[in-house]
Amino acid sequence: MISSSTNTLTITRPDDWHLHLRDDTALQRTVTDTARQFVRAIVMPNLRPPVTTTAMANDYRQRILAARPDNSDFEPLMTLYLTDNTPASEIEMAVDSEFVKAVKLYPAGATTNSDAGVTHLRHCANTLEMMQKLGMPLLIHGEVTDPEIDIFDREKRFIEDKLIQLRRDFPELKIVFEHITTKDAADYVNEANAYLAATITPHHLLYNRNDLLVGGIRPHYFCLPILKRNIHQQALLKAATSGSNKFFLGTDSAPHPRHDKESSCGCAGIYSAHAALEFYAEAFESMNALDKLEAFASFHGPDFYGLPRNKGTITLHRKAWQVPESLDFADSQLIPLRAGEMLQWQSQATMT
Ligand SMILES: NC(=O)N[C@@H](CC(=O)O)C(=O)O
Ligand SMILES: [Zn+2]
Ligand SMILES: [Zn+2]
Repeated sequence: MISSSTNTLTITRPDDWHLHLRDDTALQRTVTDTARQFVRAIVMPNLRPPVTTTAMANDYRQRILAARPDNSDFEPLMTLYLTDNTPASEIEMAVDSEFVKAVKLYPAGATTNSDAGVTHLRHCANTLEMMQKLGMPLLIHGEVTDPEIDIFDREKRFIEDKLIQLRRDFPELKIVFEHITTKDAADYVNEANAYLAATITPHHLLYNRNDLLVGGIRPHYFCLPILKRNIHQQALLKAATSGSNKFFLGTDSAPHPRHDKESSCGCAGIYSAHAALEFYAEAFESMNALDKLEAFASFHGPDFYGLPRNKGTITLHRKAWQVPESLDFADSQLIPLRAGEMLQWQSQATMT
C-alpha cells in the first residue's frame, strides 16, 4: 500500500478480472465507467452470438478500444467462449494473438447467454489439453445445471461433481473459479494448489439473500450465482481480506436494461462498474482490512495471469456521495448497484 490515513487510501491502479462490457451502443456506458478505475479488465465473451474465435475477439476488442474515453489507457483482455466444438487449434491461435488471455467455460444453460456452452467436459478434452500445455487459463462459471438441483446448492455441487474431476484430469491447467459465492468454494480454493484461484464480486461481499428477498423481491439484486445466506457472505469477506493470493478482484458487473430486470422473468446480473472500487473499499473496511485491498485489487490478479502489475496509483477519499437513481444505457436506462443510496468512499485516478 502506498499510503493511507483514516480518510484517504492510495493504492496501485487495479484491474477487473471478470467484467461484462456488452457490445455496440452499450459500450459507451460500460467502457467509460470501467476505464475510470481500472487499467485492464478480463472481458467476458457471452455476447449474442458468443465470442468463440480469436477473429471474433479481435473485432470485439476493436469496438471496445473505439469506445474508450479520450486519453484512456484502458486495455481489454479478451476471452473465448468455450463450446463443445472449440478446436484445439483455436487455442494456438488465441495464444498467438497475445490479446486473448483466457477461455471461459459456461456449463450450457447456467447463466445469461450460455445456451451455446459446454454440455459435457469430455467434449473438450483435446482443447483443455492444449490450454494446459500452453498455459492458457480456464475461467469457470461454476454451477451445475441439472434442473433438479436447488439453485442455492449449484455451486457446491459443481465442486463435487465437476471441478474435482477436472482438476484431476488436468492437474496443471490454470483455473479461475469465477465469482465464488459460498464458504464451500472459498474453502476449496484456499486448500487447493497454485493452479486454482478465484474472483470475488463486490455484491457477494456486501449482500446476502435477505437483501434480495426480505420485504419484497428486489430484481436489481438478482444475479448468478444467486446471493447466498449470511454465513457464506462472511466466509467470502474472510477470504478476500485474508491476504491470500488465491483471491482477487472481479466485479462481474453485468448490465441489463431496466425493463429486462423489472420483469416477470427478470434477467440475472448486477451493475457495479460505476463505483466498483468504492464498493470493495466499503467491504474491506467492514473487516478493518483496508490494508489488504491493494493486493486483492492490484497484485494477485496479474500475478496469477503472469502479467505485469500496473504502474500509477488511484486514491480513494472518504467522502459521502449519492449513487444516481439510474444511468443512461444505450437507448435505455440502467439501475446501478446502490441506486439512490449513499457510498462513503470516492475514487480519483491519477494517470502516471
Ligand atoms: N452474473 C450474472 O448474473 N450475469 C452475467 C453472466 C454471468 O456472469 O454468469 C451476465 O452476463 O448477465
Ligand atoms: Zn457467471
Ligand atoms: Zn459474469
